[in-house]
Amino acid sequence: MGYYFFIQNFNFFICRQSAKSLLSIYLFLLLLRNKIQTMTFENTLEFAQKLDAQDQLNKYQNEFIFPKVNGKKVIYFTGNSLGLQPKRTKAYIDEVMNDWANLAVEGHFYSEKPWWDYHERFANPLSKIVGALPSEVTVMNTLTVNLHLLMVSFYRPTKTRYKIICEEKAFPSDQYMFQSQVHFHGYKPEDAIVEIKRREGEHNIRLEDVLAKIDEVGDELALVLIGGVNYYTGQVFDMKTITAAGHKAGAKVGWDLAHAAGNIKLELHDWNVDFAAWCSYKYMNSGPGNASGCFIHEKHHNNSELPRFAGWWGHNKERRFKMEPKFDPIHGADGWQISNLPVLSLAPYLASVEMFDEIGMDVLIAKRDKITSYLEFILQEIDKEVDSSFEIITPSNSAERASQLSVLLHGEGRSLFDYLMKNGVITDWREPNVIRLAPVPLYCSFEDMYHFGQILKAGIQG
Ligand SMILES: Cc1ncc(COP(=O)(O)O)c(C=O)c1O
Ligand SMILES: Nc1c(O)cccc1C(=O)C[C@H](N)C(=O)O
Repeated sequence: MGYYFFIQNFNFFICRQSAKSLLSIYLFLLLLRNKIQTMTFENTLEFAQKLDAQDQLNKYQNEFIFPKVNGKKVIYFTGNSLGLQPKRTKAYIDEVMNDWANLAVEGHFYSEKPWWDYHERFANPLSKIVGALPSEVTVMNTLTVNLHLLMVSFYRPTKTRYKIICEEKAFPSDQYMFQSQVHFHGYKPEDAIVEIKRREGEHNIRLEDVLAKIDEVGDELALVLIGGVNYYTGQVFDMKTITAAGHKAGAKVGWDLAHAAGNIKLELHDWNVDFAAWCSYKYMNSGPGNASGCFIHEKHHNNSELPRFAGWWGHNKERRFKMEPKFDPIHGADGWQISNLPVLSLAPYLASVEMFDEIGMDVLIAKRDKITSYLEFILQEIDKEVDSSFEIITPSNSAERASQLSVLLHGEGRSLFDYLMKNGVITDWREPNVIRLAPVPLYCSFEDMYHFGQILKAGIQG
């Protein structure tokens, strides 16, 4: 932290110097930074505790409920699959339960937080999390359902322009979605779905290959739809550049942000993204299978030509209860709503977005980078100590990764994963042999990283 602060102030000072000396000083500082980063980390309990003492998010650990193994709270690395339960969530659910008990149907309009417009409380905090205007975000349904609904509006294939570009080994739900969408429109998946491949021997997809593929498909390209953060490797895509390239080819561009929302800095409005959707149960800690969020760029809000599947919750809210026959959509992302909302599901999601709003993405991201680098360092140290054979397949470059390191096990395999689970380290296993570790900045500590290293070492040494 102290180091980053120093760099920022130093930049301010040197902006008055000549360009040449500025460049050489900057290069020197970059070299120094790499040296300091590797030199500053130590694989000791005292050092990890020192980092925790400096961490302004440290107190948030106490805001979460951790499962226990052998009476000890677990080291939780699977916030990229299901985030932990925030203690404050229960009060949000109880509030709805009490209003339901005390007011029954009257709760729609007369509870403390009326249910009929409960979702509107998300617009401000959620728009800050994803870098949008408040009118560009809404909450509804679940992730794959929303991506389908958004494809109704934004995948409009024609005889000549019908192809979808996605990443190789996209999350399976996305693959099934693409296949069913192209079938629905009368095309063949093997023709209409174009995957961007990894190069032989490489674990991640190169930006240049994404751009080349967009260029190659060119006039046939209807839609680019990629996971902003790949679920398997944790690779973060350059959404701004890819979105611009998709538009240049005449296509629409959408993003599956399941592993991105609440994890990385998003600027969906400024990047000119057409649409996006995410789930709230991973980094946003809203509970199993819970509601999704959607982004629809403002430029599409007044396009009456855009098809959509409609329902009464997307209808002009002043006139909704007049029960008129003609659909008059709300201008903005709320116009894509269909059903009245499951308020009991939204309650934990609201607890979560309010917590994010309290903290802010910048603070979260600063800790995320530090704790992910510390975990990487610990893994490298253990690798040296035990001479094992595992490999971090997540990009090492900080612009291309966030809160996940995926570790490819060349030797130990599933028995190591089982050992970790038995010893209170919750990770997940993804076939054929990857363990994913997400040191979520809200509730993971540097001390957790140290203890994890020790448990890992014992597990490998047998
Ligand atoms: C990248 C990605 N897309 C889609 C999904 C599916 O989400 P849901 O089951 O909420 O539709 C997930 C996670 O389950 C995911 O990680
Ligand atoms: N939602 C899940 C579930 O109900 C069971 C098991 C896993 C999940 C997940 O969300 C998995 C997650 N999308 C992944 O990245 O693998």
